[in-house]
Amino acid sequence: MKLDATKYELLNPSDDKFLRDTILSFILAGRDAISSALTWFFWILSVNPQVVTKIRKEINTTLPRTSGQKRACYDDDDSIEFLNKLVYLSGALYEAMRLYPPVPFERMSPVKPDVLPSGHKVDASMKILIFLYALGRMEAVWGQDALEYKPERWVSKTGVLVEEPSYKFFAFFGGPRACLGKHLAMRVMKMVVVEILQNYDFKVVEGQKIEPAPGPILRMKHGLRVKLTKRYPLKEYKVL
Ligand code: HEM
Repeated sequence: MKLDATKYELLNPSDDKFLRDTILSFILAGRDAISSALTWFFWILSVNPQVVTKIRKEINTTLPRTSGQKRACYDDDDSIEFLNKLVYLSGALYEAMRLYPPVPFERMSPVKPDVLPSGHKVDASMKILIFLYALGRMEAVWGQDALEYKPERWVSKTGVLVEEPSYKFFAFFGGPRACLGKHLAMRVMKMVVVEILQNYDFKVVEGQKIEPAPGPILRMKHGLRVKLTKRYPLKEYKVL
């Protein structure tokens, strides 16, 4: 990995702890948040099969697949462009994270006494909890259909992805401490979804209890068991 250490030098660190902690936070943030997002996403897809059909249609019209075609490696400009064109899939992922934000709450403290837009006075000693899970479900913010899963709300009339302000769609947080990995996370999740939906049919194993586990990451308490079935005979693939 090529690392630009110019700014790191400015911090004049006495040891490499800062760099170690930063790399660790990247690994943890990437792994845990993405796995939470994808687990809820695939569960939502299982109860919204019409969304799966639309995602597959978008993938196939954006990058039609023919028998024996080379599989994407996702390491070139064409692949990145292909992922960027998947507007409906982006909306479907955003919509899942609106209802099931991988980081379900945040804690903040004001640096000095302040007044919130709601009129509440806050002291510097106060800790303010922000419930992203509740925010994503508020009718006042998202409209009367706030509890419904509708990827379409993220697609404009002209077919462009609606980028809601970060303080409204809070899953990646907002302001100077917002998630640094948002675009990487979206890209990784789209790659995973494309590969799974193109190659497999999936069915959630029946009789499971689906409930969130309270914690800093919104995990599924009992995990999610699914059954995958290959969609095409193996001989149709040329795996690189
Ligand atoms: C679905 C995936 C992800 C979600 C929902 C997510 C969400 C968030 C949220 C809510 C925060 C603010 C946390 C806080 O301040 O308490 C955050 C911070 C951060 N995220 Fe992510 N994240 C995701 C993936 C990633 C990935 C893949 C990376 C990098 C590889 C990453 C790197 C970071 C870093 C470095 C911060 C700290 C930023 C700072 O404090 O200045 N995240 N993320």
